[in-house]
Parts: sequence; C-alpha cells; structure tokens
Amino acid sequence: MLIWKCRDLNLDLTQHALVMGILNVTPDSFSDGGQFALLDSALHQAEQMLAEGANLLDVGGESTRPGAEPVCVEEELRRVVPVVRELTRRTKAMISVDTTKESVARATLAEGAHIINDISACRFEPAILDPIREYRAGVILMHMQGTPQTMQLNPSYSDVVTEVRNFLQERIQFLVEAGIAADSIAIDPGIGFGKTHEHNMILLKELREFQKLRKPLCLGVSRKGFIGQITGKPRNDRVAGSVAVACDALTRQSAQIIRVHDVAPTVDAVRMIEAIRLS
Ligand SMILES: Cn1cnc2c(O)nc(N)nc21
Repeated sequence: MLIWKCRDLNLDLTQHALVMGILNVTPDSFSDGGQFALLDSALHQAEQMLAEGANLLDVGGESTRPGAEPVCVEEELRRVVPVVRELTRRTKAMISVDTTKESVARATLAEGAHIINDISACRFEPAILDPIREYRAGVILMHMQGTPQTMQLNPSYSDVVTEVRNFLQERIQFLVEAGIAADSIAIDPGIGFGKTHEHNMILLKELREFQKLRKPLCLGVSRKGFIGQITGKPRNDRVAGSVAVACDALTRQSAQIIRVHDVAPTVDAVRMIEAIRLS
C-alpha cells in the first residue's frame, strides 16, 4: 500500500498515479512565457487543466528554471495567494504550492492548499516545516544540487542515483524527526536540477531504485531540456517526448505523481496504462 496523506485527503497511490498540472504565475516561466501572471488568466488555465483531468494543480510564483532571478517574498505572496484563494473558492481542486518560503507556505495553506512542493527539500527555510506540520499538509521533497542560479554550472556526482537517494532518505528522516507525519511525505529526484544530460538519463533509467524509500515519487520532466536534446524539438513541441518519459516511469511503477504542462495527453496515457495493468 502507498498512501499519501495531504491535510484531510488520504490518497491511495498503490495502483493509481496523479497528474499534476503546472500553473506558473510567473512573468518569466520558461514554458508559458509569463502569460499566466494575471489572476484571471491563471484561473482560466487552472479550470482548463481541471477539465482535462488534472488530479491536482501546482501553483508556483517563483520560476525555478536554471538561472532564474529569485523573487522576494512579498511579490511571491502577491502572485500565489489570490490564485490559491480563488481556486479554493471556485473549485474542489487539490492544490500544491511550489515554494521554498515559510510565509508563502503558511499563507497558501491558510487559504486551503493541500501540499507544499519544496524544490529545496525544506533546506532553504527550515521554518517551512512549521506550517506543514500545523496544517498536516502533504510535502514533496525534491533533490537539487545547488540553487536555480548555480545548479547547472558544474553538476557532479560520484554515483548520481545513490547520492540523490541518500539525500532524499536524509531529508525524510529530518522531517520525521521534526514531527512531520511520515505518510505525508513524497519524494522527487529533481530532473534537471543540478544534473547533466547523462545524470538525468541515469536517474530515469534507475528510477525503480527510489522505491526503496517507500514514498510516493513525483516526476517532473515536462518539456525539459533533455527531451529537446534527444528529440531535437523546441520547448513548445515536446508533448510526445514528455508523455513517453511519463509512460516509461508509470509502466515500471516508479512514479506516482506526474508533474506536467500538457494535462490531457498525460491523463490519456495514465488511463491507458492503468487500464491494461488492472485488466
Ligand atoms: C517547480 N518544479 C519544476 N520542476 C520540478 C520537478 O521536476 N519536480 C518538482 N517537485 N517541482 C518542480
């Protein structure tokens, strides 16, 4: 059994994956060209992804693409809190918030968010654990070597799979010792976050290794650079490549949360794979 507890939700991920729709409310988000910075366009995009079958949405106010400029907490709050508030008011959507800041986590959980997706695995602001604990929120711990500003300068590992897995194991232990419920924690290898092309490919090939941690695994590969390197396609033409990687991970039952821009094709792929598996 693989249960993920996120506030009042008990999600059984033993046989079913979740499709997480990406909702960037950032002017420089690498794939949306920042058109979702406005509240109404963000809500329109959210409703579109929910209509396409997204199980949850990941709302982010600070771009995490390589070299992105950091965003101050006031600006990040201005961007994400109104979106979470309106989504909670208008929909029954399960909401994840992509942030590393304690005050953004607290404010969005207070508005009804269910999950904190922290690309720093709660290292940048350890106080983020307080609202996560208080609201019994779900939390996604992602591996990143360095910061979005430095991570792609010279990624290096002696054994990338072992080091990423050990890092995630250590972070799980740290959170449990800090009073976070073990079954509210999900993990993520952080594809593209301080990894060369080879590191990304090895992590994907050996993804089953992370099952040893017995936690839901989130995988975010949608439209990322390594897909372009292999297919030769530009960012806005990487749906097939992204879905193929998702299918590979799902078929090996190595990922339970798939974080994507293109919800409809991913939902179809998940449904087909699970229909075959459960037939
Ligand atoms: C915010 N963000 C961008 N890429 C991501 C990934 O691969 N995983 C997670 N958890 N968050 C991501």
